[in-house]
Amino acid sequence: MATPDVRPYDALLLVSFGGPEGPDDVLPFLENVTRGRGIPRERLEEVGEHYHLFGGRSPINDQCRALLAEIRHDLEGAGIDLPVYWGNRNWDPYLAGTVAQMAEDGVTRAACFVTSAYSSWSSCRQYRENLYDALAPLGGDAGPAAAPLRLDKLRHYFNHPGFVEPVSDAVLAALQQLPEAVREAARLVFVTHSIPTSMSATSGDPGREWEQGSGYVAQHLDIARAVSAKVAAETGVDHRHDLVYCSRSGPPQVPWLEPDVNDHLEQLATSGTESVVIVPVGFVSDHMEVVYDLDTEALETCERVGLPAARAATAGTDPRFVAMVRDLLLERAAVERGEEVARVAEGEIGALWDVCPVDCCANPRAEGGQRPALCGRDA
Ligand SMILES: CC1=C(CCC(=O)O)c2cc3nc(cc4[nH]c(cc5[nH]c(cc1n2)c(C)c5CCC(=O)O)c(CCC(=O)O)c4C)C(CCC(=O)O)=C3C
Ligand SMILES: [Fe+2]
Repeated sequence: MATPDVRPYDALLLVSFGGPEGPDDVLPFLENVTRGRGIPRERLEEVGEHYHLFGGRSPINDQCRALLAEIRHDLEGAGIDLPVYWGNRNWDPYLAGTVAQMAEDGVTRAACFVTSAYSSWSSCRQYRENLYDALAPLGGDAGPAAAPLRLDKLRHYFNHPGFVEPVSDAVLAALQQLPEAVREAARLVFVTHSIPTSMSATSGDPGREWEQGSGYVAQHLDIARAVSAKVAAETGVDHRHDLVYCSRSGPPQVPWLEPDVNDHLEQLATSGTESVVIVPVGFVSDHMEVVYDLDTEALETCERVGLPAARAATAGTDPRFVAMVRDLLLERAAVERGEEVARVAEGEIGALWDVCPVDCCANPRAEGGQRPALCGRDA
């Protein structure tokens, strides 16, 4: 078999959120995340406690290290000799340091894989701003265009089979964990990170008519239906499903996406639902939101209201998810060489853009215009 062609890329960059690695890191990490956001002090202290319950260490960095190792292994197995770098928004290794190192190593063009699958300012455009901030200093006064390397963000993958299939299999496995007597009646409760409704309204391509007026919500609804259909095809049972939200933050007077997962679980118990599978479809691995907000808090809620529950695994380092990174890299490389490519996608929305449209995922709180960002038509 011929070696896959990765030209014009000479590196891959894993872009993630970052998290504290020990108790002393928790406060500075939270300050990094929330600088200038008007998050109430009490909320920060509360979230700090979640981290301290786990020894002050977020699971996210180790999950990135594991994913990095698997990506390298997978590329090597496919005969692709490509350096793989890692940089975060909020914690060491910071993107700025990593991108400077890449330039020093002679990288000229890198494909960026972000550990966030959906559109919104928090989950897409803010990462593009972070890439700009990391690259801009290397171009001096002339800005990022004069930098010795170029960064391209790989397309959204919430609907790529490499993500949808592991999630569907995880739901099937979680169903098996429920007592047999209540299994058939199980409701699939898909959960993602809540965001302010103002941010939801600007998510995705503003030129497109998104279900419920939100790219973020529409993309989650699409994959929730695709996963539910796969589960039904496998089990012969058409489980009902919902999309709900966790990890609400911000001041109480600012509206965020609802319902909250805990309120929803209580409501389900009250209205006679016999069991649930909690599906953290908004997260690619077991982040703090999953191990605290779902495994600790939401499962406690289920316990309290007597609702049998199982939590479906996240994609993590599932070989199909790891292979998806390679697939997205090769697909984009072919696009950049001007070749025709097949762009796989499940659900109804279809494969999304390579380069974000103008005003995509605008920050609703930006004063005096959007911050500069890479990887968009307006870049
Ligand atoms: C959409 C979205 C994702 C998914 C996309 C993606 O993955 O990027 C995500 C991921 C994550 N969020 C994380 C942690 C935090 N997020 C916070 C705050 C916020 N998140 C928001 C949104 C999102 N966040 C928003 C709108 C805020 C309010 C601040 C603001 O308006 O901009 C805060 C501050 C405390 C608080 O306010 O709760 C923390 C500590 C971690 C690390 C977890 C770990 O350690 O394992 C991860 C992966
Ligand atoms: Fe967050």
